[in-house]
Amino acid sequence: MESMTFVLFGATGDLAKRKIYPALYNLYLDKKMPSTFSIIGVGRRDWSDEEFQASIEKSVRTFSRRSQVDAQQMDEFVAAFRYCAVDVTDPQAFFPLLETVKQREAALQIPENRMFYLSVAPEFFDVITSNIKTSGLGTTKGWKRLIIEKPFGNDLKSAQQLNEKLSTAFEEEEIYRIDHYLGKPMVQNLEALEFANPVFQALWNNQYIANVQITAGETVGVEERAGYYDHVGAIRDMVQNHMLQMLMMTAMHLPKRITANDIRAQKRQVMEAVRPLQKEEISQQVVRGQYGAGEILDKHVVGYRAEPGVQPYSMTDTFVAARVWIDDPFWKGVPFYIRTGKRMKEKSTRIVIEFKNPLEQLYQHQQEKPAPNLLIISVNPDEGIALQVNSKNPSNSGKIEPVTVDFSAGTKDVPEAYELLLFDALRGDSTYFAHWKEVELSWMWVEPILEAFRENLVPLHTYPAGSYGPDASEELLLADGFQWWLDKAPEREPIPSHS
Ligand SMILES: NC(=O)C1=CN([C@@H]2O[C@H](COP(=O)(O)OP(=O)(O)OC[C@H]3O[C@@H](n4cnc5c(N)ncnc54)[C@H](OP(=O)(O)O)[C@@H]3O)[C@@H](O)[C@H]2O)C=CC1
Ligand SMILES: O=C1O[C@H](COP(=O)(O)O)[C@@H](O)[C@H](O)[C@H]1O
Repeated sequence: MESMTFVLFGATGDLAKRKIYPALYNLYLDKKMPSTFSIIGVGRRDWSDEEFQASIEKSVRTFSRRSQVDAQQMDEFVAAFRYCAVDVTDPQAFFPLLETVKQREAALQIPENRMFYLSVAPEFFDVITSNIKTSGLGTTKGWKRLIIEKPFGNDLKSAQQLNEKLSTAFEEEEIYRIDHYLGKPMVQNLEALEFANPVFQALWNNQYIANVQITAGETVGVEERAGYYDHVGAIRDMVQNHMLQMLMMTAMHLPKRITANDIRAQKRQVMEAVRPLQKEEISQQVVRGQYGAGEILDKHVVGYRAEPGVQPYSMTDTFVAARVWIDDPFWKGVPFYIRTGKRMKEKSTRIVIEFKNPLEQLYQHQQEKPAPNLLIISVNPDEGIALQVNSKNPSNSGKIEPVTVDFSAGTKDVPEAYELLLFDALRGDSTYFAHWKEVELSWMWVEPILEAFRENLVPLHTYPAGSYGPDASEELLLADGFQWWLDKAPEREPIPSHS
């Protein structure tokens, strides 16, 4: 891996502390950083290099997945960091920053390979890239790359405008748009599951699959982020990016070659085939919810509107479920259901593939029909793959019952999303970053939903905190003869049969 300079805008912020420094440290320990590197942190506050280095050590000790910290390795790691106080809205302030970068490049005798990471509020994305360009910071004899955090725009138009601005300073191949769900090991593993296993490869289509269910449930509420969340809701915060990225990763088909460009082209094809929604029919395809008061892990929690910083009559969605159709030859007729919400019963991100069940008729003499085969991909917090199959139970008069063959990895010490993503960006692999076309197509699909929510064409259901969302989310699947699998709900309606 080539030596480089990493310029981190937002170096004193929350994301840097909780995710970026621990990820860089773990890469360093695993010898996945270049042999020589320089990291320049940028923030507004007036810190010395020593104060900055002390804050990095503290954040690694607090947030790293590795609890043991070797003092000597830590000293060597933090020695690579320097701090530069810059108000990013001031173009003049970029010249001293350029000087610092150059001095370090000269002192370490490293080439002008520069990675810029924008870990700042989105209102600064534009001005920073423009100042990188005009100051000469982005004029290098080596490579330059830009890592950019979410959110990428607030709607289609603002995303397009942002992209246009970025592309005046960086080429598309130089831009790495972070979607941390693409850094989750099991989401990355979808590619191997589908492409490296002929068994699944053969089944991955509408001949064998009845429906696909993608859930990202959280037990946390809005926490201290009302200022941001009350303007975006689950539809922008989770659906436009993470949920649609998981859908693309699940539905994509084997490319001719396994390269970043080919994989991203496959994902784009999926998104291009997603059936656009008409505003008038959105209430039939999309469920909107907001949490009320309830119990989470035996603790009473307040409803969304009573959370600090939330508008008293807020109509913000904290839950969204949707039925998505992909009109291509592989998936025609297979509903993909997506569902995400805050203050749900459990923290669980999973993808469940329900296979068709043509043998149902054979077992008509049994009171209960055999359950469908399910492929369960657990993304978070546990990671693993499980297959639900039917088997005779000798202790129950040979009755056919579902059993689960479990290949779960549990919660073993696996690299975090930010480690995997930063490592990829450092070596110039953009496979697991969102391409502009994916982002644009996602916004295009979401746009009529935003309008329908704004115009109140979709009812806002209140659901109790600690539940699986509003009943309307269950009804969305029941209408097609399906149910959400694996919910720990106490009672369920009998499963209607479907062919
Ligand atoms: N925190 C998280 O868990 C997540 C964050 N993100 C995204 O990451 C980005 C950063 O978020 P987060 O770390 O939480 O934000 P914070 O508010 O914690 O940090 C903001 C950073 O920006 C710096 N900053 C603000 N204004 C200026 C300015 N005019 N000039 C220079 N620096 C400035 C601050 O420096 P100083 O304090 O010194 O003024 C600080 O380092 C956002 O885009 C967010 O959406 C994405 C996913 C999760
Ligand atoms: O991007 C976001 O993701 C988190 C959920 O991430 P996870 O890795 O814990 O599943 C979500 O809480 C947050 O609102 C959103 O901005």
